[in-house]
Amino acid sequence: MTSTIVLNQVSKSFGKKTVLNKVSISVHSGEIFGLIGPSGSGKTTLVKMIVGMDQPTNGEIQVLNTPVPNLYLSQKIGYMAQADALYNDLTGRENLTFFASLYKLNKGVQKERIAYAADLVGLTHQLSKRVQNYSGGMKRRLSLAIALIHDPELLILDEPTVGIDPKLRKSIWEEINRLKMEGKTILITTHVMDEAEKCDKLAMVRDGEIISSGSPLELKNQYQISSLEEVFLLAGGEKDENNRLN
Ligand SMILES: Nc1ncnc2c1ncn2[C@@H]1O[C@H](COP(=O)(O)OP(=O)(O)OP(=O)(O)O)[C@@H](O)[C@H]1O
Repeated sequence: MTSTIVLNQVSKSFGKKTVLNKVSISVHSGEIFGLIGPSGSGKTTLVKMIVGMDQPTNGEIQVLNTPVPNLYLSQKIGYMAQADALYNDLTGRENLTFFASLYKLNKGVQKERIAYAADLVGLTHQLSKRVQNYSGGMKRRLSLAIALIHDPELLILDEPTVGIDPKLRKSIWEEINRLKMEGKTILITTHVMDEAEKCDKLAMVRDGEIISSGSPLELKNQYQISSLEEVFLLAGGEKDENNRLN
């Protein structure tokens, strides 16, 4: 099995504060890999380093067998950040066209991809509106459409379905599964446990360390509990003097 993302002993400090400590992960091609863990545990920091927006203090990251950062990789990665990076004065269509042109898609392909991505996120009939008039959920949906615009091999989604209603969330997950069937790799951070349940593999992040990883079933078995919600609560719980979860 080939690995799309490999992190080897990655640490990150901001000043004196260590935010990630010797994190090693392999995400296989065609896998939906979920990062779960309490707020502030380091998930976004990890994701930003994988995308190449930030650099580790120590350790190495490879994406598609290429050391990060690398300009070539930006063509291969679709990234949906937690904070929307959109042009508010432009319409939805203009935003999509702008990002499509960054990837140098030709006009015909651009049109097809914009239609596909807008349809997927349910924005087809809202594309002529300026983004400043979009709701929070619509902005999230547009950000997801932008992440998908260049048909990336690796999709990295930082809490993608916050503010998105259940019907659309369902269709987005159907699409995530379809992309997986095409062999694409998806890395997702989530606080939503029924989404974590849909991942092939999970890594639980706590205080900048991966404290457990495995399939949802493996995690539940490991903690001998029946729901991922409880696994998540344990991850936020206290550790004893041997660094074990209570
Ligand atoms: N640029 C920065 N400078 C200083 N500290 C930072 C910086 N970016 C993140 N941090 C700190 O790193 C820690 C981890 O933050 P991060 O955003 O990665 O957590 P998270 O698990 O993604 O949280 P959430 O689930 O709330 O998004 C936090 O304590 C945060 O304050």
